Amino acid sequence: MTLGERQGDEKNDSKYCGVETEFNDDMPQLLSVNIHGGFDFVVAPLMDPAYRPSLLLSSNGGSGVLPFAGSDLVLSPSQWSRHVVGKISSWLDLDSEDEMLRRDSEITLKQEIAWASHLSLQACLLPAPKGVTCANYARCVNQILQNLSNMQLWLRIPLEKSDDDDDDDGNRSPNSMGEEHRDSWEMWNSFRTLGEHHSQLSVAFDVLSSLPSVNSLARWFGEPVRAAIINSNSFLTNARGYPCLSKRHQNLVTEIFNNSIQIVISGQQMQNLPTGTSGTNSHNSNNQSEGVEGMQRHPLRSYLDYIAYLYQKMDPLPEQERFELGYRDYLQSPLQPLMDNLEAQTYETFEKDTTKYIQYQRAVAKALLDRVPDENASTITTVLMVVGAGRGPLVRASLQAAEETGRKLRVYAVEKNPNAIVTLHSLLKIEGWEKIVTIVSSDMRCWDAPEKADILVSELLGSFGDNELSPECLDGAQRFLKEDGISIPSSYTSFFQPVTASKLYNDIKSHKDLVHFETAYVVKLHRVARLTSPQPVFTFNHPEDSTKKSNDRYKKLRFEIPTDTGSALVHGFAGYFDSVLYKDVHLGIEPSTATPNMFSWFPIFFPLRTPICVQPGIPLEVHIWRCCGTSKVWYEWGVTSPSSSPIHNCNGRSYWVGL
Ligand SMILES: C[S@@+](CC[C@H](N)C(=O)[O-])C[C@H]1O[C@@H](n2cnc3c(N)ncnc32)[C@H](O)[C@@H]1O
Repeated sequence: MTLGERQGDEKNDSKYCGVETEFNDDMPQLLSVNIHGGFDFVVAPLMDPAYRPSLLLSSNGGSGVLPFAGSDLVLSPSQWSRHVVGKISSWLDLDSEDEMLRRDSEITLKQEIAWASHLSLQACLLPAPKGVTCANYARCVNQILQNLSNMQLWLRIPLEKSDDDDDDDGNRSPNSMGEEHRDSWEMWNSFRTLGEHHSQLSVAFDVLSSLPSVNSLARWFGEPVRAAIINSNSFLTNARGYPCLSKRHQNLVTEIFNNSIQIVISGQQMQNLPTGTSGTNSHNSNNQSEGVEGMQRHPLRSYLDYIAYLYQKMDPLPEQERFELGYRDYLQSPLQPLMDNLEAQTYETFEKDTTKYIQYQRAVAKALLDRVPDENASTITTVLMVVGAGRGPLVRASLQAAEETGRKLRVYAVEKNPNAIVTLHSLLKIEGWEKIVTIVSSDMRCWDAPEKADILVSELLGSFGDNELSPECLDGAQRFLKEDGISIPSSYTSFFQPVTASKLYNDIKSHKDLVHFETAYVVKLHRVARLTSPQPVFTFNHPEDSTKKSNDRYKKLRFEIPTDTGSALVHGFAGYFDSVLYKDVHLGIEPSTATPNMFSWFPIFFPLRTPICVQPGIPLEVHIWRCCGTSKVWYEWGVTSPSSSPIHNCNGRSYWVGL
């Protein structure tokens, strides 16, 4: 039935809500009750829980195999695949000391998954590992994954982390699983590491009544979480007797929706609902909760209604987010606007970003006012050069700034892309700018300017600030900037931030080569966990005191991940930039200061060949170099704490930007 529609987010899987059921050998009946009860799918055992291969063999004299599950014919293939997630028997204990139990578990696991595969189920829910070790379980799952078609395996993990080893009285407090200090993420990390991060292995976490800290929850959103199982006993009861969730649980559910994770409701009906109101839940705006005629209302319906209410309560996706949906977590090679010539489509995308040009216009206006006092406004003509003019939007922004401030301008539009020059010429005619603007078809690094500029305007910035070689280009252009001239931008700084990003890591890994792990990607980060605040890396100032100074850079960064996060896996680093255009006018994508409603830049992602696990309290030390050669510029990066990684992209062997 779906939880509702959210404008612009039609493809979001999280609008489908499931229900965990007990074993029922009448699968059609089970499905009918739950689908009519309002759920989109069931997470149901496929096999009688009493089944044990060893019992079967002994009772059977070791011969033949009895049917261990109902027939595949009881549902249509599409019913199986659309509405059933197989719940693998929860008694399985593949790391048990008891050899018979361990062998029974191995056999059953393989049989159940083979059966689920035969039914073309989309996913199976694997029971949570029972103890502290899970090596044999992980090994068996890994064996299965080697030959599995498209099915996903969801490993069940309770969302549990004790914050301290000791309680207030100094006693070590056992958790729900009877163990002392525990962070269930560690179990997941161990399991998936043993299985080499297989892309078909994901997480279904159990949301319990008490939640770990916000930071500890946040790291899960960089993990491949597919489902969140919320037990009815995690719900509270509102004043009218209906189930509801605590504020923290509500926030978590919103995050779950935003990350396309499906909710599964499990457990028994806990609330004694007020009599006479069984048809409608006070929360539900769509009144979806009407029972189907002649059928009893589903005992978990009021929980489903509440989840639907939370789904429908979310704000619609902003237009920009909707536009960018298709780019989420999609790795793109950064542009090389110096070495390559940009295409019309790329210019068009830039030109739609009005926010960027408004910021430039504000910066130019301020610079003009500083440069020319009011009393000289009608006599002094400011020489402004747009270097890297593209198809002219910065020329337009500069002319508008002149008009707005009443200053006179003479403009040079310098551009090395001959195709953009064609457009510039036609723009000049259309706009009647021929007397004010001179078009120069040249690389700014070798142009012999007829006069010097008061203001040099450029936008040669990449997602990581200097990665499209703005420093090298502007060093070349500085020759024709007056001694006291102004550069817009006047500086830019790159930023680095460690992230968990299992989807990106797996996408890079799928190429099975080194080159992809030593490349930086432009990517609209979505399913990532940002583990701590970004830190500044390299800053470039313009004009630079001495253009002889090298643009090589080296920076060592030390990140402290908040200790209440617990351990976390770092798959790489998100990169951003912030740029001071002029004085207080800035423009950037560093999250804490990002320019609102600007879409010209997605972040950049620097991957690690092997993800690094960072334990609480241990700093993460990263090194990054910007290296300049005669024909290219490149970055090298590596980690030295908590353990050392190789230096990535040595000599720019995999990824570089052409000069
Ligand atoms: C990121 S685009 C910006 C274009 C335009 N200013 C805008 O905002 O749409 C950078 C432009 O600078 C040009 N460019 C890059 N390096 C250059 C150089 N060394 N000399 C002249 N133009 C250059 C590119 O061809 C491209 O048109």
